[in-house]
Amino acid sequence: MNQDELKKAAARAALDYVEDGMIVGVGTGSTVNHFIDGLGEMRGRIAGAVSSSEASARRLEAYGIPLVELNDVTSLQLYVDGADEIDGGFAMIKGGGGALTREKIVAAVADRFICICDQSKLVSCLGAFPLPVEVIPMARAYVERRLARIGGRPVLREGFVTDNGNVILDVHGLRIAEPQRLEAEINQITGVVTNGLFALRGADLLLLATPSGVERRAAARP
Ligand SMILES: O=C(CO)[C@H](O)[C@H](O)COP(=O)(O)O
Repeated sequence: MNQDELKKAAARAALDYVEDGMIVGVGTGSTVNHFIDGLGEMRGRIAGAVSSSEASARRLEAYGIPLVELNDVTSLQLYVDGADEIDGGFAMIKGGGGALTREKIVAAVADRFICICDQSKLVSCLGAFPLPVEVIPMARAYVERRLARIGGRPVLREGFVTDNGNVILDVHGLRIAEPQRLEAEINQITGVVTNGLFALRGADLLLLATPSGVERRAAARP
């Protein structure tokens, strides 16, 4: 099985958790695209979707799935999204697609976060994948200096603007031993909108696709 087939297997497994009449929180990326394709086949059974990006919204719309504004719901049972890296404690690096801020907002509202991944995303220590940080454009140089002070090497994602009109700094060279602490520390820097560490609110369930099948691993925490 190639990587895309594994991504598709993880995404299809997540459909088991979608219930009739549900409003589903939907992430962003190539793995989630397979999930959206599956939702398309269930069209009419779900009430709608809250999207974490313009790209996912367009794909959902193409299937005729009603888009629901996050501000119009008081709760969200389920959020399904991929990750760039996930560790054994289900902390993640996300934002390879640049949608980290909206992803984090939808994930914050959701009762349950299901992470869908192929096996290459599971790591023992986060940080080989550069950590995306969304930054207000006028603060870019200041934030770069602050990120360098904590040991990272920030690189501007050239030619990329987020759905919120901001820039992304991809921070190389971090070996993230304490993801919750680093997530909070980076978010304290003035001008940072948010960073791609999802540790304070990690995943609740990991659907990890391997060549021998999709493993379903629940988070150890309550
Ligand atoms: O965080 C994300 C987008 O902002 C994605 O979940 C992450 O980049 C994984 O993407 P893919 O499923 O294409 O490997």
